[in-house]
Amino acid sequence: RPRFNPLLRLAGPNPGGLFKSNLQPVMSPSVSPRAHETYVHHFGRSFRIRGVGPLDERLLTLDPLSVSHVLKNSSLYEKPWQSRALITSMIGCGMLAAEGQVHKRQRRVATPAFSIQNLRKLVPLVFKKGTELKDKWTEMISAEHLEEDGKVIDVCHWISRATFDVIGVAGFDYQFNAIQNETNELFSAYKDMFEVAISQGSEFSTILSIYAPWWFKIFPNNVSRTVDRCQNVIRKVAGELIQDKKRKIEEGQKSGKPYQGRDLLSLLLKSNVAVDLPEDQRISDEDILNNVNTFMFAGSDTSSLTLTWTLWLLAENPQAQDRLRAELLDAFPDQITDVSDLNEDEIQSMNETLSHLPLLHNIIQESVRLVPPVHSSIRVATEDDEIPTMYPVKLADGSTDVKKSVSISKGSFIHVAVEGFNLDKEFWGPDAWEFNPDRWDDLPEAASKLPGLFANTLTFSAGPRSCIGMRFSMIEIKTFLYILLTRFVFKSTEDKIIKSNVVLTRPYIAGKYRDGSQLPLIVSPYIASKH
Ligand code: HEM
Repeated sequence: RPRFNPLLRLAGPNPGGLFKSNLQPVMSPSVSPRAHETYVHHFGRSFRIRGVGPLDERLLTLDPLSVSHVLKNSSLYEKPWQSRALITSMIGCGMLAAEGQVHKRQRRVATPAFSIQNLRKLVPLVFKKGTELKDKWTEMISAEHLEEDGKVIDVCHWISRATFDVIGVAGFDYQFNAIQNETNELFSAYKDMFEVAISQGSEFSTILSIYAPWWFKIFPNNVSRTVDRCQNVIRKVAGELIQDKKRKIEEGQKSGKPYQGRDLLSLLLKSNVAVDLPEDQRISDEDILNNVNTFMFAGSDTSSLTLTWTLWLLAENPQAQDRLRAELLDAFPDQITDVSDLNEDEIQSMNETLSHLPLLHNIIQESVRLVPPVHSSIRVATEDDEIPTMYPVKLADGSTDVKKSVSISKGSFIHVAVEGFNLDKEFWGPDAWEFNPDRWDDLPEAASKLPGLFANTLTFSAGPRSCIGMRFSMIEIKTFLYILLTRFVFKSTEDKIIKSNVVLTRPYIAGKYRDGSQLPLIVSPYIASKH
């Protein structure tokens, strides 16, 4: 009943026509920082935007109290069924798409796998993959004798291959070998399917696949055929892996020699058969497979883009790059030869040191604040509610609401502006849009009170649906930065890099959007005597 939608009372930008929308300016990272700033200036921190179609009035809130309320009350504010249906149609109903009891059960079974103790055991695997990437780049540079000038490398492409490898071994003890070549059957299946997920097919077919998925069963198109083919491969290969692991765990239980698998899949399976877990809290093999797919989907591109954007920020800010390299070299003066020579204890101690390096941490905090891979998220109210506000709420008639809340009716969407929060000058200071890792040594009080799982940013979201893989990605990012920055120097090319939100915030070369996401940097070996 749109006439009674309380959001219509709120001030907000004019969409410019009955079938027009306000989504583009708030979702496109090339304009969204300015759009958020302008809207807050005119309409306050809680305002109405038009989504898809004239009946879809949404709340966009940049009020910390309201966002905290929405993200913490995850049963009152769920993910909309439309986005869950789209995710489920690709990777099944794992943790990213599930709601209610199903989600609670899955999250409970998966949580032990992401404990600090368990993640530490994955460190050597991450080191191995980082070293393999470093060797590959060294080989590529020396094959063309480009040690002096440096070689232009699309770091986005290569880091994506490496993070796929990491999640393969760390996620389910499987070697994609993607750094070496891209021919593995399972790797291709995941890659092709995720490419379909981010390919911008026609809006009409996306809407059809959400509202009438049966249509593509009767009239398959290229996308639905690719998804079917990939799902068959994944079900066969990953399904066999799951059965194999289950057998090993059962044999271990019988023989009294517990299976020592340290990958996330083994830990998930072990946690699922733990004696203290009630029978009705266990999850099915299908759910296990869906969550392996979910870790692949949620854990590879996000980490790879964070690493890619961090290298770009360091290339654009050579002083920060030099300072970080100096910190890393200082921390390990003896161990700079080759991490593949180290034993597991030495690698663990290195990881411990890495996790406490102040500038490394500041740079990562600054990078994920400035370019969050998940640009924004969405929730739907499952009940009528009053969302508490900290800031005055401006109404469409120009007045200010006297009550300190926004009324929302069941079924309305709330747009969670992840990047909007991270770049808000009122909280972070006038240089909020700039790269300044030193800000973290003296954070404005307003920023230090913002909600967020990591560093008062919404990059990993907040509340019960926040990112379960945050610590995993920190290990991966810090390890890779150590290995790559102590071996290479990164410089920008002449190309202008732009950000585009294609499911995640990805880099493109201005004017070459059709060539796909890429980020070329000039990479040359680091030679201590030259620097
Ligand atoms: C820099 C890297 C990463 C970023 C920025 C990131 C960000 C996020 C965000 C924003 C969400 C919430 C999504 C929403 O509300 O719609 C999320 C959820 C999730 N992430 Fe991550 N993520 C990262 C790495 C990882 C990794 C490495 C894994 C797994 C190995 C992972 C697994 C998940 C899962 C399973 C969820 C769903 C949690 C739930 O709903 O209970 N993520 N992530």
